[in-house]
Amino acid sequence: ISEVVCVSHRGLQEHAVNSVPDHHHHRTEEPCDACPRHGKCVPRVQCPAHLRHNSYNPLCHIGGQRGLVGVCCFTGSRHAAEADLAARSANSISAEDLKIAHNLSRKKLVEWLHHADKVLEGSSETVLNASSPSFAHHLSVMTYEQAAEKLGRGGLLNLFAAKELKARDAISDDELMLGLTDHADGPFCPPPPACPAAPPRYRSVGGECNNPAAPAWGAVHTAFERLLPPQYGDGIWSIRPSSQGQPLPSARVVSSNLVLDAAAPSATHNLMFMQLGQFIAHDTSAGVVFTIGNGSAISCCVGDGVDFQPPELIHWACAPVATTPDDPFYAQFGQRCLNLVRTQLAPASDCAVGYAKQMNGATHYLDLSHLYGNSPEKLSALRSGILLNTFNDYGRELPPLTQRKECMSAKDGAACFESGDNHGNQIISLTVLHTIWTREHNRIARVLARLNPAWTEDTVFYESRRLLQAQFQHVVYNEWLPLLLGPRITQKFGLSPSPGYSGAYDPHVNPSLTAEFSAAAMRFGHSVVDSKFVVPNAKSGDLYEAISIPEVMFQPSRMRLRPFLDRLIAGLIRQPMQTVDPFVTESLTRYLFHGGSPFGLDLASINVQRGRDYGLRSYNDYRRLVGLPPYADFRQFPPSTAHRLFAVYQSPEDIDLWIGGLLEEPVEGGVVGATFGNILADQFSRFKRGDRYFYENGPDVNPGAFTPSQLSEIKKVSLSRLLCDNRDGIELLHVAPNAFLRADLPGNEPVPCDSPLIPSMDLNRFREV
Ligand code: HEM
Ligand SMILES: [Ca+2]
Repeated sequence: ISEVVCVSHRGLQEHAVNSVPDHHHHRTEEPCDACPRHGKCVPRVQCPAHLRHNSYNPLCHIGGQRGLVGVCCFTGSRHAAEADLAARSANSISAEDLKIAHNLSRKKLVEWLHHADKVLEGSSETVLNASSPSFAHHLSVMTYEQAAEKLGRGGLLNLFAAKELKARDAISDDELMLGLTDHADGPFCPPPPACPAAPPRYRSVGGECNNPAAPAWGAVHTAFERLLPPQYGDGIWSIRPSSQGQPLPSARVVSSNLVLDAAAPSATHNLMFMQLGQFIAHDTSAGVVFTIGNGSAISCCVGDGVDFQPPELIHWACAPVATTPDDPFYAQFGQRCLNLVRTQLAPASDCAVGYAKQMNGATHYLDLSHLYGNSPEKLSALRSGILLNTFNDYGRELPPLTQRKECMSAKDGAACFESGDNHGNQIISLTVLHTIWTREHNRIARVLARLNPAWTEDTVFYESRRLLQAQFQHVVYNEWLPLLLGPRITQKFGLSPSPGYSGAYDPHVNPSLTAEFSAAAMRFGHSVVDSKFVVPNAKSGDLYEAISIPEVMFQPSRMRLRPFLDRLIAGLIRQPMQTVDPFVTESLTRYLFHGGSPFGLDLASINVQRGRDYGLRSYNDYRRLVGLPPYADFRQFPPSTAHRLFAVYQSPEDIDLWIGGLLEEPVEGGVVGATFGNILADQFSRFKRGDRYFYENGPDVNPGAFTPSQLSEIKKVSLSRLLCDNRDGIELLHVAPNAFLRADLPGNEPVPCDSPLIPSMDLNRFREV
C-alpha cells in the first residue's frame, strides 16, 4: 500500500485514501514528497479527520523538508468540527421535528431560569460568601459584560434543541459528535457582526471582522473550538463516564494522588517565562462561568464546603468536586465539597444545533485585549485621549485603581488595579506585566504624537495600540515560543518570524482557541509556578524578601512601594521557574486564594474538573491524534507513577489530558511534552495564520501592514527592551538580554539598558511622511 499512495493513478488513490485504516501503516511507510489529490501536508494534529474510520492519510514531508513528517490532509487544516463540511449528511430534519425542538427548548430555558430563581430564594448559602476562597476563583472566571448573558442563554437554547432532536432520533450520535448538524437551524442565532465594507486599518476591539468570509471567527463571546469531538456522557453536555461506564474518579482524588509538591527548578528558564505565559493566557482565553441572579457567584456546596447542596437547591450549572474522608489535606477541615461552576455555553455563529461549546470571554487573537478591553465600552473607560489611564502614584505610572470589590485587603494604602479583562490582580507578577505594557503604550503614544503633530488623538491612540500588539506578537513568536516548544516543533509548525513579510496568512484557518489548549495544554503553566517569589534588592542583589505567593493573589498593594516593581522584575528574571511535571506547588493545590482561611482551593482538581466540564477526551485519544502510541497498560509508565495511576484510574483510557500531558518528558529544547507541544503549536499556528492583522503580514492581506523598514525595527524588540524602557529605574539598572532565561546562565548576565545586547527600535520610522 505504501508505494501506492504517493503515485498519481486516480483509481488507486481513491482506494488508498478511502479505505485503508491509517494506523496499520505508519511505521513502515515512506513519506510522499508531494501529496496526491491536492492534499496538503500538515502536522498530524492539524488534520484531525485522519482519525476517522476509513480515512487514510499518507505521510509526507512538510514544506518538502526531510525530517519534518506530516500527513497529507484532504479536508483542509480545520478544526475537527468543521473538517467534514463536504461530507455532511444530506438527511434533513423535518420541519415538524424542528418546530417541536424549538418550542421545547424555549420552555426548557424558562424552566431552568425559574429553577435558578428558586435556588437563589431557597437559601442564603446558594451564593458564595465574598470572603471565601471560592469567591476569588469566581472573580477569576466571571465577566462583567452584559452581552455574555444573552448569548449564554442562546447557547442553552441550542443545547436543549439538540437534546430534543436527539431524543426524537432526528439526529444521530455520529452527526452530533462530528458536529454535522448545521442543517438543523437552532432556535437562537447570534446577530452577525456588522463589518465595514473594506477591512479597516485597525483590528476591531472585540475581534470581529478579521475575516470577512467568517466575521465572527475569533471574536469575544464566541465558542472554543476543538481538536477532537468532545466526549460528553450524553453526547451533548453531561460529564463523561469512565471507559467502563462508571463515574470517573473525583478530580480531587486524581489531584491528591498524582499531583504532588516537590521543588524541581528549571536549569534554564526563569519565572518571567512563567509570567508571560499567564499574560498570554489572559489575552486569549477566559472561560466565563454561569452566574445566578444579578451576576452573583453560585455556591454548589453548603457550610463553605462541608457538604453538597441538597438536590433541590443545587444549581444546574454546578459540577462540584467531592473529597474523600481520608483526604490528605481537606479532611482536617471537614471539607467534603469543592465548589465548581461550569463554563457558559456559546451559540454557534451559524446557529447550528449540536454538542455544547464553551464561551470565551476574551478575543481569541493575540491582541492585548486584556490591556485594551474586549469591548469598545471597556476601551473607552480605560482610555484618555492618546493614553491609557493610569494612577499617578507620586510620579510613578500604575494602572488605574479600580472601584470594584476585587482585592482581598481593604487596609490603608491597599490598592487594586483596573485592566482590560478585570483579572489583572490575580497575582502581583501579572500586575507588574500589566503595568509595563500600560507604560509602554503611553511611552509610544507620547513619541508618536510628537513625531506626527497632525495626527488626531484617535490616530495616535490606535497607531500606538497597533504597534504594541506587533511588539507583543514579536516577543511571543521570537523569544517565548521557541523556549516553550523547542526548535523542531517550532520549525514544523512554521512559528518562527521570517525575514521581511510572512506569507502565512490563510483565510481558511479559524483562529479560535481549542478547548484542549485552554482547558489543558496551556495550563502546563500551573506546574511551573514556584511557591514563593524571592525578591532581591535589585541593586545589591541581597535578599529583600521572600513572598509566599498566596499573599499576593488579589493583593497587589506592594505595587505602591517605590522600589518594588524594579525588585520583583529583577527577581522574576533571576529566579528559576519550576519544570513542567506533575509537581505543582501547594500554594496552588492547597492554599490558592486562601486569604484569611487556613485552607484554600486546589487548582489541580479545578483543572481536571474543568477538562471534564469542557468534554475533553482522555489523554490517550490526544496521543493518537498527535501520532504517539496510546498507553495500553499503566505499567508502561515509570513504576511510582504506574502505582499512583493504578490507585486512581480504572484504565489508561481514562487519564485526564492535563494529567497525562504533565507526565510526559519534555521535547528536546523545549519544556513541554509532545502531546502538549503539538496542541500548543497548533494554537500558535492558528493565531498566526488565521489573523489578518498578524504583525508580519504584508499589505496584500493586512490593511494595517507595517512598511518593511518599520517591521525590521519592530523585530529588534525584546521583552528586556520593554522592561528597560518602562522600569522605574530606581534599583533595576541591569537586565538580562534574554528576559526569559535565568540571569546566571553564561551569556545572559544582566547588562545596562543601553547595551547593544538589548536593541531598541527607532521610532522615527513611524513618522508619517
Ligand atoms: C501565577 C499563578 C497562577 C494562578 C493563581 C492561576 C490561577 C488560575 C485560575 C484560578 C484559573 C481558572 C481555573 C478554572 O476555573 O478553570 C486559571 C486558568 C487558566 N490558567 Fe492559570 N494561574 C496562574 C498561572 C498560570 C500560568 C503561568 C499559565 C500559563 C502559562 C496559566 C494558564 C491558564 C489558562 C490557559 C487558564 C484557562 C483560562 C480560561 O480559559 O479560563 N495560568 N488559572
Ligand atoms: Ca485577545
